[in-house]
Amino acid sequence: MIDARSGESIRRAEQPLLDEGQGDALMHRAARGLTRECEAQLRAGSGALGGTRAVVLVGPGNNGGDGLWAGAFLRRGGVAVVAVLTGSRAHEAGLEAFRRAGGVVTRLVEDAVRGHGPGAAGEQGGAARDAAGASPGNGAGSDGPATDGTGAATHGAGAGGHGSRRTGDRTATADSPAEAVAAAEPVDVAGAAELLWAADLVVDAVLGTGASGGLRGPVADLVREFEERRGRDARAGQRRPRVVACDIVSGVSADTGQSPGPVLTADATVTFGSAKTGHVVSPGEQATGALTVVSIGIEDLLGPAAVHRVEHRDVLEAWPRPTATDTKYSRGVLGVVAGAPSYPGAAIMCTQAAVNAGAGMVRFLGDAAARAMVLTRSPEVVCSDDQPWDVHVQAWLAGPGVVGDESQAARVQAVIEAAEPAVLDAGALDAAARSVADARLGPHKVLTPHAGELSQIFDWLHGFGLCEAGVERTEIEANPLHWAREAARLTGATVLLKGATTVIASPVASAPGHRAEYAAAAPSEPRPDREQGGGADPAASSSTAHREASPSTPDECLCLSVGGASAWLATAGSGDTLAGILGTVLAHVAEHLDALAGLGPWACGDGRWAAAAALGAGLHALASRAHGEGPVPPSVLAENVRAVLTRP
Ligand SMILES: NC(=O)C1=CN([C@@H]2O[C@H](COP(=O)(O)OP(=O)(O)OC[C@H]3O[C@@H](n4cnc5c(N)ncnc54)[C@H](O)[C@@H]3O)[C@@H](O)[C@H]2O)[C@@H](O)CC1
Ligand SMILES: Nc1ncnc2c1ncn2[C@@H]1O[C@H](COP(=O)(O)OP(=O)(O)O)[C@@H](O)[C@H]1O
Repeated sequence: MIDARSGESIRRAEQPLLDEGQGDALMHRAARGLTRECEAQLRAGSGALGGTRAVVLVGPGNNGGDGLWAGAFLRRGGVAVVAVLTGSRAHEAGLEAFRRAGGVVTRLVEDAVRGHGPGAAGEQGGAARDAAGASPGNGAGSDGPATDGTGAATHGAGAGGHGSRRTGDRTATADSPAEAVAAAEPVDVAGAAELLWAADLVVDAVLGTGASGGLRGPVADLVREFEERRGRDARAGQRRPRVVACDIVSGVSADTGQSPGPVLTADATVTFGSAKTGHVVSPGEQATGALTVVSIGIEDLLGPAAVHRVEHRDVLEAWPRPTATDTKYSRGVLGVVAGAPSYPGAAIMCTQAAVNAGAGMVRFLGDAAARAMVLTRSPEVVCSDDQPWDVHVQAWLAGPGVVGDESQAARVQAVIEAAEPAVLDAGALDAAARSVADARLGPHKVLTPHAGELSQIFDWLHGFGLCEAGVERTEIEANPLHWAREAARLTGATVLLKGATTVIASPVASAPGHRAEYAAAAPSEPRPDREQGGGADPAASSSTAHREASPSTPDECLCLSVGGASAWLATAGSGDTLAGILGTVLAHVAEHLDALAGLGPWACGDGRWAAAAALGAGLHALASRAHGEGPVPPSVLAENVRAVLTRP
C-alpha cells in the first residue's frame, strides 16, 4: 500500500522541523536519497560512476536545491556534472556546494539569436560542453541577464514562498547573490538539448511540490525538444539518457496529477517523506517511472492520506479466499443482468470472469438465446429468465451489453433500485445517472465508467441541475481524480473511473476519525439516499452509512488508485471482464463487513465497497500481465484471472 498526500500536507508535516532549524538536514537527506538512485541508474548503464556524465536541470526553489546537492555528491563520486539553472534564482547553499565540488554551472537563456536584453555575445556552454563532452550545437549567440526560464518571477510563491520559508536566506534572489546565477555560462535551448542528449543521466529538479501550473518558457521548450528527440531515437533503437525526477516530475501537480504543459517522462522518481497524489493518478503516474520514497524524518508527522494506492501484492494478500467452513452462499452469490441480442458476448465475458474470480455462485438473468450462450462457455452459471426481485443474491452486476433490449433494461432498473450492492457498468450507467434525480445511490452501488461514459453521467447530472455544467471527456482525462470525486459526491455512489490508472472515489470517510484532504461544496439540494440492504447482516445497512454518504458531509471522500495494468487491456471486452471480477468481490464483502480490513481501517464498513472495487481492478491488472506482455483478449484474460489466484 502506498499512502499518497498533497504537497500542502507535506509542508504541514515538515513545518515543526523547519521551525526547529532542521531545514538543511531535511534537504541533505533528500539529496542523499536522490543521489543513491542517480548512482544506481548510472551504474546500470555504465557499470561504474567514473567517466559518466550527468546534467541537472535546476529550478529556483528547494527542488532545485535538492538537485544541486545531489549534483555535488555525484561530482564527488567521479561523475562529470553540469547544472542548467532554469530560473533567475537558485538555492544558494546548494549552488555553492555544487561549485565547490567542481560542478559546471550554466543558465538557460531564451533563443540566443533573439537574445534577451543587454549582455555579452559569445560561444555558449564552453565549459559545459567540455564537461559533458557535447557540442552545444548552435555556436555563438547573444544573451542578457538570466532570463527566468521557468517564469518564476511572475508565477508561484516567489522568493517569499515555500522556498524562503524553508531555508531562510539560502535561496539566491535578485537582491542576494543573483550574481552567482548571472555569472553562469549562458546556454540556449538547442545548446541545452545537446547537453542533455550527450549525458548518461538527466536529473529533473526544476519544480517540486511548490509548483503552480506547468513548465513555461525556455525550460518548457527544452523539455519539448528533448521528448521529441527521445521519441524519434527510441524508434530508431538509439541509446538515450536515463531521467530521474527529484520529488515529482516537473510540471506534474503533486496534488492532482495534472500536467498542463510538457513534462520530462522519468525512468525513476525519488520522493521524500511520502508519495504525492500526483505519483499515483493519471496523467502524472504515467510520467513518474519507478517510484522510491525516501525517509527524511517527517514520517511521524504526516496527516491522513489523500489517495491510497492499492498495489498488486495487497490484492493477492487481501483477496477473499474460502475458509474450510465456507459454503457457496457464504462466499457470495452474484446476480448478473448482461447481454442483449445485439451484444450477446458481454454476457459471456462477464459471467466467465465472475466464475474464474471464485464467485460462490453466478446467477444469470436473460432470454433463452443469451442463456444458451452463457451456458455453453460456463456451464456452472445458474440461468433463468427471472426478474431481480425473484432471486436472492448478495450482489448484482448489471449493464454489460445491455443496449436496446426492453426486458434487460427493466431488470437493470430493478437492480438500481434494489437494496443489494451492485456493479453498474456500461448500459446501466445512464439509467443509474437518471435515477440520481430521485435519490442518491449510496456507496454500495459501484459505477464503472470510462472517461467518455463519465462525461455522459455529468450531462445527466447537469440536466437535473445537480452540477453547473457538463464535463468533456478530455477534461476528465486531464484530471481523473477530481472528476471521480465529483461524481462520487454528486451521485452518492462509489465511482471506479477506468483508464491507464484506475481511480476509485467513494463518498465515505477516508480515514476513520479524520476528514479527507479534499473539500468540496455541498450540492444545492440535498437528496435522499436510497436504502441500502446488504443481506443477512443488518449492520450492512447501517444508518452510519447513510450519514457518511449524505450531502451534509460532502468533504469526506475515500480515494484509491490502482495501476500496473497492461496497455493491451485497451481492447473491447476488457471492461466486461473487469465487471465480472468486481461483482464477485462485491458479493463476498456484502455480508462480511471487515473482510478487507487487511488493507487498512478505511476498508471496513462502507469503505469496503471502494476497497472491493480496488481489489477487482488490481486482479484485472494482474491478469493482464499474468503470462507476460502481449494481447489479452477477454477469454484469455478470464483464464488469467484464475491463474493469478491459483497458488501452487
Ligand atoms: N517536503 C520536504 O520536507 C522537503 C522538500 N524538499 C524539496 O523542496 C521542494 C519544494 O520546494 P519549494 O517549496 O521551494 O518549491 P519548488 O522548488 O517546487 O518551487 C519553487 C519556486 O518555483 C517557482 N514556481 C512555481 N511554479 C512555477 C512554474 N509553474 N513555473 C516556474 N516557476 C514556478 C516559484 O517561485 C516557487 O517558489 C520539494 O519538491 C522537494 O524537492 C527537500 O529539500 C527535502 C525536504
Ligand atoms: N492504456 C491502458 N492501460 C491500462 N489499462 C487500460 C488501458 N486502456 C484501458 N484499460 C483498462 O481496460 C478496461 C477497458 O474497459 P472498457 O473501456 O469499459 O472496455 P469495454 O467496455 O470495451 O470492455 C478498463 O479496466 C481500463 O482501465
